[in-house]
Amino acid sequence: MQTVSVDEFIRQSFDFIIIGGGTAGLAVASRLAQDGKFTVGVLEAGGTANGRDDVEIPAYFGRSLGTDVDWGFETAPQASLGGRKVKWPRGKALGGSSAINFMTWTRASRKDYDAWEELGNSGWGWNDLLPFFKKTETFHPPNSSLQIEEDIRYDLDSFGTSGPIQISYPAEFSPTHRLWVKGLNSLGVPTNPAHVAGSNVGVWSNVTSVDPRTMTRSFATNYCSLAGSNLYILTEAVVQEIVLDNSDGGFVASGVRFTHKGQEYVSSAAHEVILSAGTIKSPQILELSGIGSPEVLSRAGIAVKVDSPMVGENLQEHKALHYIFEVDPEFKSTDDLNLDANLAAAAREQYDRDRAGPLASLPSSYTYVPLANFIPQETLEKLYSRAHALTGFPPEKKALMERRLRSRDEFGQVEYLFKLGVGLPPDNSKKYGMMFQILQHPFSVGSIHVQPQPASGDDPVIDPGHYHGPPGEIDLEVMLESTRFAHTILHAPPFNDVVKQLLNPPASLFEDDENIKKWIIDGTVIALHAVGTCAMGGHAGIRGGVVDERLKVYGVKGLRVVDASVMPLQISAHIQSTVYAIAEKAAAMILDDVAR
Ligand SMILES: Cc1cc2nc3c(=O)[nH]c(=O)nc-3n(C[C@H](O)[C@H](O)[C@H](O)COP(=O)(O)OP(=O)(O)OC[C@H]3O[C@@H](n4cnc5c(N)ncnc54)[C@H](O)[C@@H]3O)c2cc1C
Repeated sequence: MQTVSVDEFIRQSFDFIIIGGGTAGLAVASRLAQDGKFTVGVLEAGGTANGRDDVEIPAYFGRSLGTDVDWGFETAPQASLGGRKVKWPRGKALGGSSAINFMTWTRASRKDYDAWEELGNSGWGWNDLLPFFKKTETFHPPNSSLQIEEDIRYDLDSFGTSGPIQISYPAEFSPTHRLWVKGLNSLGVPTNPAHVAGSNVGVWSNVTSVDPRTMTRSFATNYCSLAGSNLYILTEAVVQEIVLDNSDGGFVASGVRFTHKGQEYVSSAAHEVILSAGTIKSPQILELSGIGSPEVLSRAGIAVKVDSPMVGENLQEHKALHYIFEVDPEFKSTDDLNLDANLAAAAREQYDRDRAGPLASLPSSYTYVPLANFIPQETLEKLYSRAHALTGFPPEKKALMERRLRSRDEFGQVEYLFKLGVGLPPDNSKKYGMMFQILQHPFSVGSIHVQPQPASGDDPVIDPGHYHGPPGEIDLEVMLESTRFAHTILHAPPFNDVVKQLLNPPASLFEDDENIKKWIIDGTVIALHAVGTCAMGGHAGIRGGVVDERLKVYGVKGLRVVDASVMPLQISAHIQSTVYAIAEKAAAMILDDVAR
């Protein structure tokens, strides 16, 4: 992957300029440049992350957080979390968040995508998206002995076979994985034999975005090899504003203003500017360019060019909790390496030599469970009536959210994920494990906007509204019920052979609902899957979103948004494969539109 100097970049005339060389940005840029017809420029705020151990080595996931490849955002104080701020890491490098994410590769349930279409975003249902999911990936099936040993089940036809992102099952599994699967089965959660084929419900061995040939992270920079010398990438280039020209009483995006090492530049695009700065920065860049709610813009002293009230609204994020427990010491985990320098050195040697061993592996014990599996009917009925009574949501969207809540088997509305090792063990003589609980379909909705007094480079104000108001009370109630089920999972035979003792929360907490709620409020973090701040508006148009179904920004010509922010409703999955599919579909639409 080649980057260019700023002089070379500004000398070029571009057909397309992409703001943000992240997950979607590099995918859409490379596809547009692929057949050599167009000159494509990418402006990325960060540098290059390829080749770094903390990026490439699977088991080092998480180590790059807080370094120069992480924007290191945090939320505004959250009233419903006792005034706590929540950390929101996000990738700042070529590859964006795909360079720092945890490499889980899942798809949501068919109905999650069909809901986008039902909102009036034609062409975004499961059947339309499936070819784009496949176009992204090359699936490497597990070898037959591993498949039999670990009872790995999948539907080969649902995977892609020639895309730039290499995906695979881990080559090694801990014996705890089989116990996890059996434990969930014993609670009535079936093994899902086709977990990327349209239903996430059940328990399975998970796929990861790891290239099994090199045992390294496979991420968005892989896309760049599709393009030739007509793809120009400039790093350390921070876009400040989209240049909007007046034309026939409207606005056309003609280029971007950016800074590079303190110097300001402008570059133009003959066809389109494509905004791929992610859910947090894309709305901010629109607002800095004068596209947004007049109220927000005037508070920030920005002249309104396009009155677009939903810019930065509709923020939806998966809320998460983690349980920490002592495990049977016979099970090996990455904590062993953190505690013993000799073991760590041996593991590194094995990885460098054979591309195998503990550094080559990632957690793979996942399950998505429908609420109806564990919440008593009477409680469910109360939740349904609370959802029905909610106000403030557009009726069409609310009806869909209610339907998803009521669904008994189309989605696992809560995800649990098990992993051995906790990073920093509280007591080095013992071994620990962790289970994450992630709420998939949040009712709480928040916003991301420019600072009221914006200065260049300022972080936007992130206010996810965790557990805020009546929608947040529903989320809290579902989290409470899910916490009880988490307790049940941890005690389900034979998985209970793994778990020796619950540490956080302590077992005594489960005796009192109010204590559990307090623990939830104190412990809620995010699953790093923010979406929705430049959503597709569907039937509601500019009153319901920021872009139309072809991802064109309402009220401006020559400008699209292509990244996680366009999802109108949160989905029940880790979202990277969906972001790539969005980028693939966007590239196909853009090429179609330009050819007309
Ligand atoms: C720590 C972490 C772990 C995650 N784990 C998983 C996982 O295991 N599985 C999964 O499916 N999903 C995971 N996700 C989510 C997933 O990776 C992201 O949702 C997805 O990568 C977002 O893609 P995007 O294109 O919308 O944005 P990004 O990939 O974040 O790209 C945005 C790009 O724009 C650049 N940019 C922003 N502002 C500017 C500007 N002003 N000028 C120039 N460039 C700019 C950024 O630097 C970045 O490179 C994780 C996310 C994080 C942060």
